[in-house]
Amino acid sequence: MTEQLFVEHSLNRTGGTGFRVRVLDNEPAADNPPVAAIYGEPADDCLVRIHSRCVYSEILGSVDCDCHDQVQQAKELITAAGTGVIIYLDQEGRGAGLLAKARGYVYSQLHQADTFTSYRALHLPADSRDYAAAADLLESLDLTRVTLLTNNPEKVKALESRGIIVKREPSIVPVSDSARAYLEAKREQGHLIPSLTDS
Ligand SMILES: Nc1nc2c(ncn2[C@@H]2O[C@H](COP(=O)(O)OP(=O)(O)OP(=O)(O)O)[C@@H](O)[C@H]2O)c(=O)[nH]1
Ligand SMILES: [Zn+2]
Repeated sequence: MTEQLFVEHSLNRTGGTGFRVRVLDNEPAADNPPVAAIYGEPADDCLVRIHSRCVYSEILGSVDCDCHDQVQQAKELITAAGTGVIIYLDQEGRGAGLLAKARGYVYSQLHQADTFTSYRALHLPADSRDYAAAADLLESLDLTRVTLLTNNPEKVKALESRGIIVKREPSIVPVSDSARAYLEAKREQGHLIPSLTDS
């Protein structure tokens, strides 16, 4: 594997969150490169969340999905455990980008379609994310085994394909009615989420 470069600094100047960040510094430089938010001194089996950007919920407070609450929950669990890592990836709209996601929303709202149906109708790949950078960041922290907070089997597979041993911990948060529909669509796509229709 080619040597990976990183820039690392603490976030303490902005109020003592206790997290420090390690940013992948490869050429050519990405606008929003993969970043690891590191708490404590991560060791094997620590909690890890690999999270893809969702500006609608994380910045604008949308409750159409569970992204904001999942990353907040991960932060709380990691802080309580005293150590762990959140890897944050600039992968809006499951890697298709914000414009594609916005077009998907328009289609969904016009046709009462779920997000996967909309992507199909717009000839967009259902999920074009890859997690190689997440594995790079975990390897850079010498982690060979992690407890991964996720319902997404693709994240588990991606780390395992890099030789990282994964114990999966579900990432379940209370959700709004519209997010229930979103999660139900993800469940149909293979996400490991308990059925939400009869609860
Ligand atoms: N197209 C589309 N993308 C969405 C929508 N809501 C969230 N996303 C994207 O879906 C992705 C969610 O990523 P993650 O939070 O890492 O979650 P995940 O792959 O579902 O897996 P978990 O680890 O189980 O949460 C991000 O790329 C979001 O931008 C939506 O309504 N439509
Ligand atoms: Zn979201």
